Amino acid sequence: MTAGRFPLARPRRNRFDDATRRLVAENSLGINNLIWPIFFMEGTNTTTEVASMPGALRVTLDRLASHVEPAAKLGIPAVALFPVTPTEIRDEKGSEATNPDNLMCRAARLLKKEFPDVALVGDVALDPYTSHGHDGLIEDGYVVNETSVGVLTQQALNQAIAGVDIIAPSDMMDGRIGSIREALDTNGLVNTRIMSYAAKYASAFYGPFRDALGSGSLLSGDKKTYQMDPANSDEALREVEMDIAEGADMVMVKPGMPYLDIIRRVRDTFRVPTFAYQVSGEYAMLMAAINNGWLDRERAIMESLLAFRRAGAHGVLTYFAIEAAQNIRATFGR
Ligand SMILES: NCc1[nH]cc(CCC(=O)O)c1CC(=O)O
Ligand SMILES: [Mg+2]
Repeated sequence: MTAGRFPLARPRRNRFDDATRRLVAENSLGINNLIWPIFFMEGTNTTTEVASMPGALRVTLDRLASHVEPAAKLGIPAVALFPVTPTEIRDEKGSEATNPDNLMCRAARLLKKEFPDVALVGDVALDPYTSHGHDGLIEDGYVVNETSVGVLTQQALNQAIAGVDIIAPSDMMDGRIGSIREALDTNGLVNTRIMSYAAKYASAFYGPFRDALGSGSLLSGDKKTYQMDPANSDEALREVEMDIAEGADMVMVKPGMPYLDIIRRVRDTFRVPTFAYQVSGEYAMLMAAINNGWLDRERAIMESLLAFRRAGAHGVLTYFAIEAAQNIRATFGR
């Protein structure tokens, strides 16, 4: 490889200056790759911060439009909606999920009117609505499949009618994508997209999100009978394959950074639009280190997001979406 005392090939030449580094970059993060998850609640004139997610806010519905406005102005293509349901409204069956006037539907109608060009991603799962905090219904101590799918399908239809553009089932029941697709189609909603949380793991990294929604302290037991075992990788491919066959338009891997290997396998195997969720616990970890002065804020955030692109993700759901978009704007759309 080398002749004389100089190596002929020098990978460092392509790293010599910024212009060359930009020319040879294999991946990039753009504003189009961002989805911003947002929390909102009942009441008026109130904003609260999620204790375990510094900088992440919950706003009352009257403040939702001004909350989302920066995302619309920055050109972020989509926001993911997460309603905070008051404990009094929760019940065993998650009945509020199918109420056409629930907080989620009111938020969707409001945002669709204010920002018609921002796609709304609606989380479909019963955990914001159940008194036990599970994503489905419980019979004899077990989260049952088919009965849960029936309610989840109604919930999805309810959201789509209210204006949710992209239905995102995060519940991990078997067969729910096919059931939701059929219900949407038979109700004339053939163009409502489905982004399936296809490979979603039973992860410790959702803790701060459950705090944000108030479902953490309610949760009885764990979600291991429906969310995936972090030990598994081939199983993720089987899950994704089924959801595509049932009509998913886009698939998601969740959590994000500890599961970059899964994102890569899914993207290589199926070549469908693949998304990653940089979840609440990842946000909390980064923010804890940033706020301690242990990590450089901008560099750590942007590197963590670029890694998803390198792993093969088309886009990332991230609580850093606004800040990342501002950073991207500031560096000439790079
Ligand atoms: N089904 C609910 C849902 N949708 C998104 C998240 C987690 C998101 C995050 O941690 O940021 C969860 C939590 C869970 O499954 O318990
Ligand atoms: Mg599945």
